[in-house]
Amino acid sequence: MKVQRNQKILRILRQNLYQSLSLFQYSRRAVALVWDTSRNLTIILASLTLVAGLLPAASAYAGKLIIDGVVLATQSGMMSDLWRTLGYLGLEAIVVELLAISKQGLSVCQSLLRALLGQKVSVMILEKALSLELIQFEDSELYDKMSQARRGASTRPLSLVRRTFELIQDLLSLMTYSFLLLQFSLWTVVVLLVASIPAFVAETRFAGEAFRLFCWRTPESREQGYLESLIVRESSLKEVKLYQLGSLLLERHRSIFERIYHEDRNLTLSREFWSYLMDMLGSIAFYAIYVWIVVEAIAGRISLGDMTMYVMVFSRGKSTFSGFLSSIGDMYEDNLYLSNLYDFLEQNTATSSGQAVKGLIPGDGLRFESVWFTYPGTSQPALKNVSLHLKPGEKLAIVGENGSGKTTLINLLTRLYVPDKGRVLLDGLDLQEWDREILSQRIGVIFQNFVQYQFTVGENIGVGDANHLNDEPRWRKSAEKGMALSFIEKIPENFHAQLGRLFKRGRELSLGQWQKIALSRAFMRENADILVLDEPTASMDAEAEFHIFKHFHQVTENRMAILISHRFSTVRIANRIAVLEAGELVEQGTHTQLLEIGGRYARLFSLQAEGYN
Ligand SMILES: Nc1ncnc2c1ncn2[C@@H]1O[C@H](COP(=O)(O)OP(=O)(O)OP(=O)(O)O)[C@@H](O)[C@H]1O
Repeated sequence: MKVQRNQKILRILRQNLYQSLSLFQYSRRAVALVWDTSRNLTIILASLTLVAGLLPAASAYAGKLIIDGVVLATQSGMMSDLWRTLGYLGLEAIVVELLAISKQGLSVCQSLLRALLGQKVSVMILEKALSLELIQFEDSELYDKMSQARRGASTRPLSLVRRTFELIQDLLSLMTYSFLLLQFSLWTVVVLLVASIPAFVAETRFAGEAFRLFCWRTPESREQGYLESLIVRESSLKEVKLYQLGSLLLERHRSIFERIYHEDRNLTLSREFWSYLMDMLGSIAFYAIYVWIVVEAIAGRISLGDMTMYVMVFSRGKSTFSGFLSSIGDMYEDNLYLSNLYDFLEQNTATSSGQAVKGLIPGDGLRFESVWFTYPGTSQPALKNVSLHLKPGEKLAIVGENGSGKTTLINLLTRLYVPDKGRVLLDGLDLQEWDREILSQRIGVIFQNFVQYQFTVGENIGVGDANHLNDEPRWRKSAEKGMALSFIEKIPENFHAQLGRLFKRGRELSLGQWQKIALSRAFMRENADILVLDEPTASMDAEAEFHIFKHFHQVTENRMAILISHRFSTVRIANRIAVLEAGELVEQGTHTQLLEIGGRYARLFSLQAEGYN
């Protein structure tokens, strides 16, 4: 019965210890990461750590030599003993100075590595984010992992470096202390190790708990971050003030904090309680050995110098040991952070890009073949069995109520998403098989929610083709086609004016002016033979819109154009109009044909016409 119980206790202890140790599996990667960041700094850091770890024991030993020397010199009264003792003193002074230098050096190396490592990890995360498919961002778990990785990017790797080396330093000191203590008794070392195990297990467990809390809370932290941005960002502040939402948002922010704080407080209290208990256990063991040393010295079995050294080694050992434990706890958290970081970095990039640079049937244009698509996490398909054919040079307009699937069609055409069923073909070849770069060069697009970059005017147009980001003549040509040139020329620094308020001397544009910039952006890709315009003129004044559509065929030349608009005056310039309803293509034809059918389009058209009367 007793044997069984002992075996059970041993098993639990083993499991706990194994669990704690297994969580250090990322330490190797951490060291590799530091090594990759800067080999020289890592070598210097490792050498200084070695020196700083070994010197404390050396200084304790020098202390012993000094005391024994003093005792001997007072007894013998010889000058040679006095000089030898003074020599030991000089030795100790050198050791202490070396220790100070190595600590200073360590701090310099850590600061430099910290900066380099923070930057490296941030770039790794951002590069990975760029390689992910848009659809992967709809997975909230992945999004949370990325947020956690980003949140810790500037602090975690930094503390990881510091703590890893502190740990090694403490370990070295403890080993050298143990070596000195071994001369007294093996038992002192055994007690030191055994007394440390419960504290080690408790420390790693609580650190694990803290990290799990940190992971669970990512959605809450994200919500808090969002609420903060609503209050401080200029774009939302206006509405927040007018609707007097400030106190409501602040209250939400506060209630999230209170929930988090409650959990934190409980964890902190139990963590501190247990670590105090474990620390006390260590203290009892330490003091038992302390008593033993004193008794041995009084009995004359060890010298006064030995006693001083052992006592000093013990007291330093005790504080080093506490430092060692807290480093383990913190390092454990850093390692867990790293495990999360690598989880994110090793995420599969969903679809592989094809290699094709031309289609199977050049000049076939664009085809949707029985395309179905449902957004992840939703049950209703956004597109149902859509088939369309757009020949080179043709202009297609897509109309339909809000939520009927127009933008989704564009998302599939631009390969931001992949159809669940059916295919989208360009020149007879599935978009998946096209080389991504070649495909994107063939499509110029203005999204409904285009980005207002806080760059210069020219760059805001230039981003339409990153290969010509700073190509001023091309900015000008594109701006002319997008109807932006006339207002840009009225701005004092015209194409070089900074936009947005984030930077000094940045100017703000009106929504219609921004839209003209976005439209010009779509014209940057001179080789693009597909032009996608999602609500391109929604915010433009009547004159600008009139001019754009008057010259529409001219500026789109022999390109295919897909135009999404709720304005029927705009839509009628297209060769063909497709009507979407709840994800289905219900009608197709020219403006006149669709009016003659007297179906959905005709009804919407007459409704809008009535509205203008
Ligand atoms: N990222 C998304 N995740 C889940 N569902 C989405 C997403 N984007 C759109 N939807 C849903 O898909 C359907 C089609 O949306 P889509 O944006 O294509 O409509 P739309 O015709 O462009 O509308 P609007 O005229 O308002 O721009 C809608 O029911 C919408 O709620």
